Amino acid sequence: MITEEQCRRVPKVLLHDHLDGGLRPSTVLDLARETGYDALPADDADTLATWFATAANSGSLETYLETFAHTVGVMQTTSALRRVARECVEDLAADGVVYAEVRFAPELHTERGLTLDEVMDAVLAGFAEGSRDRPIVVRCLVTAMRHAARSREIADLVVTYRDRGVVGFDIAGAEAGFPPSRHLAAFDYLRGECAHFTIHAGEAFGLPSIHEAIAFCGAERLGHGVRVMDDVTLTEAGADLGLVAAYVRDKRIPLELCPSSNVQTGAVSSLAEHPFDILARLRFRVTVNTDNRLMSDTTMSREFMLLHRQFGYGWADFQRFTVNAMKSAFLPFDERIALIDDVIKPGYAGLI
Ligand SMILES: O=c1[nH]cnc2c1ncn2[C@@H]1O[C@H](CO)[C@@H](O)[C@H]1O
Ligand SMILES: [Zn+2]
Repeated sequence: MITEEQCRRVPKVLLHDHLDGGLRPSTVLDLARETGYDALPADDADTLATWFATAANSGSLETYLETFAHTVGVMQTTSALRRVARECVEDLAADGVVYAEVRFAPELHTERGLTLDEVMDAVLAGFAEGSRDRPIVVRCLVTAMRHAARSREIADLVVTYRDRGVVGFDIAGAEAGFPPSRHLAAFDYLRGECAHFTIHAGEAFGLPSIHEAIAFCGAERLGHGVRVMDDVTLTEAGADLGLVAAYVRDKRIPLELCPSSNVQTGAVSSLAEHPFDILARLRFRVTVNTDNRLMSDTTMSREFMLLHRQFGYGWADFQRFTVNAMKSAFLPFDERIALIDDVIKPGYAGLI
């Protein structure tokens, strides 16, 4: 029997976590007060936490995303951005996360006149502050919103800030109607610059989105990618993989699976129905992620615990998922290996 406290103590790697989806409820309240944001749906931390979790639990990605109006709404000043970024690292470190890539969309934080550079500098300063003297390495992914038309400009930030903690690019937001190929200019540019990117695909829309993301755009990882299952037929003998699913597995394309979020947005109907275990058994490169800790009322340890209860995973499985994630990180190879050998493996050694 594994406990959540034990899950907290083992080293974990987080590749898919949104900065604006992980605020502490009390911080949302403080920042609303400080910045004069007056549209919050609650005025105490517990009610607000419940509101986020309930409203996000909608069965639709579009409705789920509406809740971000309130977090983005209070993240419009440099001090707010810096505080949210610092607290994000503090919370991840306290949860036993040893490496995290945290993403956010700079274009959403310019409503009150901040420039994209001011937004970047504030968030990166917050990450640096939070990481100081804590056993965690944090890097940043810059996200462009898929319904907007600024991805090429946002991609510039990835290159400009690559030596200051930014390791990659992503597109997020409503998926249906906004295929990855709309942002081809950004992806072409980034490939030319030898920069890394992941794409949210195969969450609210199926295989065509995954196909475009990897075959046309060149995504190195898939944000969720859970609907790759649409291309897997289970048989008596095992499974038949279609072209796309086979390509994802053959190329070892990491799936940034987010179990709780996937249930909330209706990407899967329940945790029991989540294909995590099937994909893991078929040896896809599965990783465990939080997506939005506030909206899903979750942490990495809680996601581990949920998977343990649902699928019976033990420490050897969790080490494998963690090493999968570390291998898939956009950090330089030597730093990935060092974290695997010096931090992750020793952290599980006594347990397996
Ligand atoms: O699971 C998701 N799928 C698609 N978009 C998302 C998801 N979670 C968050 N965002 C979107 O990404 C933006 C930048 O962090 C958030 O503001 C939200 O609109
Ligand atoms: Zn996401």
